[in-house]
Amino acid sequence: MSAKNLGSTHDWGEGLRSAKWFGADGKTGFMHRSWMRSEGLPDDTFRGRPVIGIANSWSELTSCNIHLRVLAEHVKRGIWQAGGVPFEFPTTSAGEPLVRPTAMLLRNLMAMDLEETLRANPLDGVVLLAGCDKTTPAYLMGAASVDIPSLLITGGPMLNGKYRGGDIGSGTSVWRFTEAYRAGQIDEAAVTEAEGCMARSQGHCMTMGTASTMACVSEFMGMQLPGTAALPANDSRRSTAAHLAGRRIVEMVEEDLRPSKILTREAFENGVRANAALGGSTNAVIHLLALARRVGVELTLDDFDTLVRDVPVIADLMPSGRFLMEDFEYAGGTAGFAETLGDLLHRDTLTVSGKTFGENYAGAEVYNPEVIRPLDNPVKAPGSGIAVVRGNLAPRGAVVKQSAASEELLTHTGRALVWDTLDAYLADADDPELEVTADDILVVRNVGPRGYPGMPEVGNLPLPRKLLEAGVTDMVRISDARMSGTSYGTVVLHVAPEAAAGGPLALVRTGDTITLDVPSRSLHLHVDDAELAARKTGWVAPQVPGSERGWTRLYIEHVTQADEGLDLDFLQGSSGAAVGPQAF
Ligand SMILES: CC[C@@](C)(O)[C@@H](O)C(=O)O
Repeated sequence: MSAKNLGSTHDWGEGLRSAKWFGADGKTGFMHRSWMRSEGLPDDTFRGRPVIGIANSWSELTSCNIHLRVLAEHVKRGIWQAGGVPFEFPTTSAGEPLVRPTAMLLRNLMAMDLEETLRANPLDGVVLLAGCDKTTPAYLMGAASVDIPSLLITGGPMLNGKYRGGDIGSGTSVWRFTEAYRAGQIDEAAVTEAEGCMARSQGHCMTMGTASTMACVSEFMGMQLPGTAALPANDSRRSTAAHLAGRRIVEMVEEDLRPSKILTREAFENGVRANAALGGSTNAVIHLLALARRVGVELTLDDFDTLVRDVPVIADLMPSGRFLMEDFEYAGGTAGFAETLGDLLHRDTLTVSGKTFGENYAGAEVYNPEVIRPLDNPVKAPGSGIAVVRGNLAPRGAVVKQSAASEELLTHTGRALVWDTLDAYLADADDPELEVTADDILVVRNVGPRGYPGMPEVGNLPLPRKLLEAGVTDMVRISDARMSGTSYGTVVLHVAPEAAAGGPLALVRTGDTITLDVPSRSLHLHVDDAELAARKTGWVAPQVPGSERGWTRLYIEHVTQADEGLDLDFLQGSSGAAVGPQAF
């Protein structure tokens, strides 16, 4: 398609979406072209060159993404070099450590922001710059619902935390330091010192938390260039990767290589199985379930259990292991890891490099088998990944991260101690008079998608102080919340339906007996159906703070449950890139 322009003939680029803008006739074309000249672009800039957006989630409020502002410059160099035209644009961002009540409340807003910006503008392709937990899935979801050629670059992990001669890791060491402080084992000065030692460079968490999990998993699903997800943020090879990504996206436009061609069922199976082998975050369950529904791929909660029964944990990384992302990268990184898994992953899936998964990693080596373990010497045996438990307490399922739990608590019967809110639990947790033993089961509810709202990462409830002081390090905890990818403990998460939606979790009472039996995948409340039905008659949905108006109201009215990925019901699916002509 070549649009003839007012009084002249130019080739605006066969099939380029942007040509509908810049190749348009009459005043429409004049308007679109002329205003771009104010950015100093010569008149022939848009003739046949792919126009590439650079979606940037940098923000000084998202500390883990702040360096993306500079990384975008490297992407631009590659785009110009390959004959494209780059346009960088900001979107909503969401930094896990700061955003309240939880960054999860903004993931869908960010995805919607990106989707609408992509569709509304003359873009033939997009490079997605993300990093912190929610920013990566948000961008993949938004791009999937427009389906123009899209290439993700995550910002890379921080350098290892260094504290008094040893390594400390984001999140994981926070829980250790704060529990040690609450148990009176260390003083305030030590905690303050650790705060400075943990986050000592640009980049996202360098444990196998949610950010590193989503970075690696999105690479293994084909949306990032091979061998890039684990490159430290400050490593110049990441700048080179950004430059190469700029070049590659221009080729992807010419090849019409769109997310729908890459995010297939097999790609999701690779993501789910790679997550298990990484000892990755339970939050990947929520994000991949949501992403699958954007591209129309069948993916269920049970897949995260049944698909990983033969997959061992081979990445020896915190919280399930000992090392951090720098160690992982220098041990061989995502390439060495992928090659080690061999046929446990689909090797014929297409990726943004234009090559298949297998071609991307063929011959990659592992330089430190302590960190990236061989299959015959795993960190955790096959089947120690995510377990999906069901029963009368969680009819639509709940998840347990076995690789981060205490073996002896995976089968446990105990007395339930129940709190309706997180604040109520936290107020009691430090009470020396709290009547609790290590065999009890802590239940906190109304911390789910609607209840909190936003399903915060609070499922790894801090243990009661008196038990901590007695040396207790783990006990069974149940909630309709999420947990940090960097957390550990025998924690039952994502109980669905959530309490605030009237799920059975809303009906549990202190003193009831609960049995968690992970080997047989069951979570049972020893209360009969008649009694539960009687309790339900008295149940009233909790009043959720801020639900009267605004985004929070829209969110609560449309958010789906944990076994569907917490997307908004009207955002699921894709509407493609078509957009009406601009009416001047
Ligand atoms: C505080 C933020 C973390 C570390 O919990 C989150 O990034 C995660 O990995 O889930």
